[in-house]
This record gives sequence, structure tokens and C-alpha cells, in this order.
Amino acid sequence: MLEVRNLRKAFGTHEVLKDISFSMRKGEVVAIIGPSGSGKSTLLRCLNQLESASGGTITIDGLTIHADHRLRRQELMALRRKAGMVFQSFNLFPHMTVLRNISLPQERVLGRSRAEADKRSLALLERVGLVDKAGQYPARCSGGQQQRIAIARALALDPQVMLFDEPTSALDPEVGLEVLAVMKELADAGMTMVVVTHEMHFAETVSDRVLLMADGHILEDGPSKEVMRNPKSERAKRFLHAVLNR
Ligand SMILES: Nc1ncnc2c1ncn2[C@@H]1O[C@H](COP(=O)(O)OP(=O)(O)OP(=O)(O)O)[C@@H](O)[C@H]1O
Repeated sequence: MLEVRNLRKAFGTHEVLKDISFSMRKGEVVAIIGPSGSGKSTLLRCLNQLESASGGTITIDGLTIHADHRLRRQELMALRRKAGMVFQSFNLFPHMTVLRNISLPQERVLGRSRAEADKRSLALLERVGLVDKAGQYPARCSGGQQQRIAIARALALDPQVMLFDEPTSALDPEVGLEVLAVMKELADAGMTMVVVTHEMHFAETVSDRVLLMADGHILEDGPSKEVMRNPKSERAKRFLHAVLNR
């Protein structure tokens, strides 16, 4: 369902991703962890082409992107439909109600009628426990609620894979738990997910697999508990020791 081959990314002379390869099955939940600056967010941003790679290929649900070919607008739109993205900073439109935030992309991207889009939006708001917020503006919602709305908005385009870029980093721990609970439900429902996270508990208990990155490389790639408890490389051991106090 998702395959990354020999992906490289440089900003000027700074090589941030160095020959990254991995693949994922449909329904798999992969957490990407690692020290700050190791390239986790850049990898995720390459997956939906917010950053263009310097080398390698990415295939998502049958659509292959080659680093040396610029995507046409139509291909980019197709890719963005396949890969829903949730950011650290929610990115909701402040001047639109919660319902409009979720309905408008469906009308623009999928050509749904307003009635159809609103029906789907309300069902998704129900799913993330926020149907009572439909008529409110985002500023009236807490950070955790805004992030759950952002998840509903991404789901509204029926993505094949959901990409999460540190979705709880901007939230108080307690509120972050609400968001993680919604993500766990999604995972349990079979959604394919890639989650860049500093939440080690989520990585260990919810994801099927952990990729541990350092300095632009994948150092460890395996079942979550195995990587978290028995990392092979010294660098991974040091990182996990520091973040888990084990
Ligand atoms: N647009 C950019 N221009 C130049 N350098 C960048 C850009 N984006 C990221 N970098 C650099 O790439 C490296 C990897 O950044 P990235 O955000 O991918 O790391 P990360 O592992 O997600 O870190 P964190 O956990 O702190 O978010 C860092 O050295 C960063 O400064």
C-alpha cells in the first residue's frame, strides 16, 4: 500500500534523509520516533509532497512519485486525496464554522454537494465526539477539540492512509490523551497510519511497528515492543534510555 525506495532529501548541502527505504501493508500503523532533527517530519512531508525529495521513489496506493519528475497538479491532488495529513498546529480555517471546515474540502476536492458533504461531516464529528461543536468557530474549541476536528477533516476525503505529524505536541498532556484515544480508535478500525510522535506509550502500545530514525537514517524497523524493549543499535539504545528512563 505504501512503499518508499532509496528516498533522499537535502536542504542545500544539508542531507536530511539518507537513503530511506521501507514499505507498509494496508491497515498497518507505523510510528516514527527518534531524536530531534533526525528527519522524521521531513520524511512525512515527503510522503504527501509538502516537500519534494531529492532522490528515490514513493508509491502510495498504486501512485508512484519519482523524485526527478515534477508532479502534475492532477497527480498532486490525487496524492493528497490518498494521504490525509494532520499537523501539529491543527490549521483549521478560523473564519469558518467547524462544519464548514470539514465540508468545504469535500465540495472542492471530491465534488460532493453541500448537503452530502454536511451529512458526512456530521457523521465524522459524531465519530470524534464533537457533533455539538458543528456550528461553532474553531477559536471556541480547545486545542484537543481542534485537533480532533482536523482529524475529522482529513478523514472526510476518504484517504487510504493517514499521516500524523506530532499531533499532540502542541497540547497539554491531558488533552493530548483525547486525541490519542481518537487515533487509537482509528487504528483499531483498520486505518493505515504513519505517526511521527514523541508519545512513546502510543508508539509501544498502539502502533504495530516502530521506525526509529537518527541522523537521516532508519536505525531500527520492527514490531513496536521489540524495537522499544530490545533495540539493536547503540544509538537507538541511548535514545530510548533517555526518553523512557529505562
Ligand atoms: N525547510 C527546511 N529548510 C532547511 N532545513 C530544514 C527544513 N526543514 C527541516 N530542516 C532541517 O532538517 C533536519 C530534520 O528536520 P525534521 O523536522 O525533519 O526533524 P525531526 O526529526 O522531525 O525533528 P523534531 O523531532 O524536532 O520535530 C533538521 O536539521 C532541520 O533543521
